[in-house]
Amino acid sequence: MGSVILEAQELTKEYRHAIALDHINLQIEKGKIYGFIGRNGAGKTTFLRLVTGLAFPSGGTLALWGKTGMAKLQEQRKRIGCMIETPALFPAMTAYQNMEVQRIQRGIPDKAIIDKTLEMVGLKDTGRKSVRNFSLGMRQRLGIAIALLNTPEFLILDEPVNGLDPAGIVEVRNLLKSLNKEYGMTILISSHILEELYQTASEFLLIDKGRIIEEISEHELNERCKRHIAIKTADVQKALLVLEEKLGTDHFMLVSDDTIRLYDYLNDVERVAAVLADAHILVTGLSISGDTLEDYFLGKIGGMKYVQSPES
Ligand SMILES: Nc1ncnc2c1ncn2[C@@H]1O[C@H](COP(=O)(O)OP(=O)(O)OP(=O)(O)O)[C@@H](O)[C@H]1O
Repeated sequence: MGSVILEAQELTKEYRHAIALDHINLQIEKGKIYGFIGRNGAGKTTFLRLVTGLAFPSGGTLALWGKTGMAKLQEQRKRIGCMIETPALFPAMTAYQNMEVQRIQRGIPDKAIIDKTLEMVGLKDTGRKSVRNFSLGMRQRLGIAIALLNTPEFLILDEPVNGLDPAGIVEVRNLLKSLNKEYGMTILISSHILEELYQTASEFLLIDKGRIIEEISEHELNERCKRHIAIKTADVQKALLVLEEKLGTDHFMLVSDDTIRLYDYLNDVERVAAVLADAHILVTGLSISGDTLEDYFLGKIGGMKYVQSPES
């Protein structure tokens, strides 16, 4: 396991009429890109606000780089860059001028950091162009540049691709990937759309009604969503043997007491049915399934769009 830079234990935030975060437990490891996924109102922003010190927890503990307690957390937060609300940009100013305002406001002495950061986000050559003439993607990259002014090790972005067109999404995605690859920056990005983050993040934290309902890696997510033949039978052990011996495959997974996922023979379901029948195995369901990412996510949170697959 890599080194843990953030750890939440039973972290809770209650408002007068709502529990925004309900005993959250999670860890963020150095050098990874995390997608924080949840519907509107799930608690994403609240969590990010607690991490960045914009709000205080009602219970539980938060540790940053192993440090806890108000004063130590505040010290560690200097190592974090964040863009939680859309950054207030001055439209009549250039990218450089906007950065200069932020640099002064935040008391960062090193002027050279502006050019360096604008270069990192690909805005160094925007010269005298004022922000009002920037595309949304460029504005968002400028917002990220502002979050990078303190050369953070950990970057937190709340819905950074909200409202962007596909080209803008690609711009931001490429930027985040290069920050991660070239500078080893750990990144936490929130979104309500899993598909959108899928190509950026390598780890996914699913949150619903203030609770973490799943932590899943990109690899596991791919496995779960992969197209397969779902075989439902009370006699799974015998069926597994038959698949191995008669079809010569071990590309399957037992997903429950009575369901097997077979990742081979997708174009020859009849053959699968025939060998199972020959072995006198009673099959109660045989179908090709595979979730889209969004189906998978909605399935986890019990969304309306989700159509339950036969095996679940
Ligand atoms: N300042 C507040 N006072 C009272 N309730 C709040 C406050 N901030 C958030 N909440 C409530 O806490 C819950 C979680 O909200 P939060 O903004 O964290 O969700 P979210 O996942 O970020 O959603 P969105 O994508 O819409 O911002 C919601 O029910 C929200 O109404």
